[in-house]
Amino acid sequence: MAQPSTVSPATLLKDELDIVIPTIRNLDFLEMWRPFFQPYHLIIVQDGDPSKIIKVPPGFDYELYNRNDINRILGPKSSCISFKDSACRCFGYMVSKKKYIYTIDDDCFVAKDPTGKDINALEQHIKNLLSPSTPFFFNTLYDPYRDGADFVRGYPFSLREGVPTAVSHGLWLNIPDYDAPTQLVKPLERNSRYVDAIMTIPKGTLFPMCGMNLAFNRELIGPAMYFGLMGDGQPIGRYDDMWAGWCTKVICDHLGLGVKTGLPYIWHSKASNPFVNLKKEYKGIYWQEELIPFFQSVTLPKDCTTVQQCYIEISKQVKAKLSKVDDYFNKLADAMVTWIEAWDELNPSGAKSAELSKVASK
Ligand SMILES: O=c1ccn([C@@H]2O[C@H](COP(=O)(O)OP(=O)(O)O[C@H]3O[C@@H](CO)[C@H](O)[C@H]3O)[C@@H](O)[C@H]2O)c(=O)[nH]1
Ligand SMILES: [Mn+2]
Repeated sequence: MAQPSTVSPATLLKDELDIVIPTIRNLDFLEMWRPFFQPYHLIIVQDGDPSKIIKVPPGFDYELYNRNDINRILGPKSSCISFKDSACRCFGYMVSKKKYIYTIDDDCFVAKDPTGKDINALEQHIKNLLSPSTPFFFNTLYDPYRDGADFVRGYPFSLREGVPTAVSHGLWLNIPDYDAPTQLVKPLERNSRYVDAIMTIPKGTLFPMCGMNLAFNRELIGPAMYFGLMGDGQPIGRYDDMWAGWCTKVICDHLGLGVKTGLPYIWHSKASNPFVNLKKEYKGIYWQEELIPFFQSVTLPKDCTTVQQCYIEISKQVKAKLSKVDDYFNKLADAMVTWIEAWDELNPSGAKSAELSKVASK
């Protein structure tokens, strides 16, 4: 029988989780999250003009980094952190020292469940991350570790232990995460469909990971959560989370880690401008037709036993196979290497354990 998820209040992980928020706005949205977020530490990554003052409501414990800080901390390696795109958020993952990250956009508010109760999104993410995933065999009753659910008849007993969950991908009520063409043809579409489900994305299946409402185990998968080169000075924007999701999923599959999607919902309030988005996404919409088959074909050698090793291997394959799509992918492959170097510099203990596991696997 699956163990019911007995995770008690979200504040359990208070000292083990940082909330990362990329922003170009004021952070008034935090007021609504106060009952849930106030016990936690926030890492705010201020994008755009560093001289702009970002107002954080009183009472929150936070550190804030603007572009000058990023340049000062990373020096020449700061070139791997994007500017003028929500991709800048991954700098927050790198400077965090915690085991878990929750990242949320500043136009996302507390959603209500069908009974009208406020949804504590963070608590649900924590439950997702602390219970196993089932990537090797699909459970038709969705997440078997939830209260009131279990493995269905015919589910192999040998697989019922599951694997550690690395990523919890939450969804959105109100404004869905659509690309610009879909936004343009359905400007009034709003998501009001609350689906009370969490499922593991099967091994070998890629998915479009959205960074709006996302949690992950930084110790298990942190170095793969690079949001790429996007925005200012780049031929593409708004594919930051997609890129991270494809790399992450391939690595999770290789390392035997799980990715869950479904609950929790947040309320996404603002539709970004679809015409502006179209300009940013234009190349990505073409390129994704080649990028997805590329990621579907990536194989990682057995001796890649750490996230860093897997990530460097993917960067080599990006260079070898995607540079024919556009020279941008040469630059991106180099930035992937820089990201890992910067990650290891700021997280020397993680780099050390990666080294040790390399030695152990020889
Ligand atoms: O140049 C920028 C633009 C925005 N941000 C911050 O990033 C998040 C998301 O921005 P926004 O709400 O304007 O955009 P959406 O289209 O709704 O977001 C979706 O697109 C993503 C991919 O890029 C994103 O994560 C998706 O969820 C806000 O917090 C902005 O303040 C920024 O830092 N720099
Ligand atoms: Mn938004």
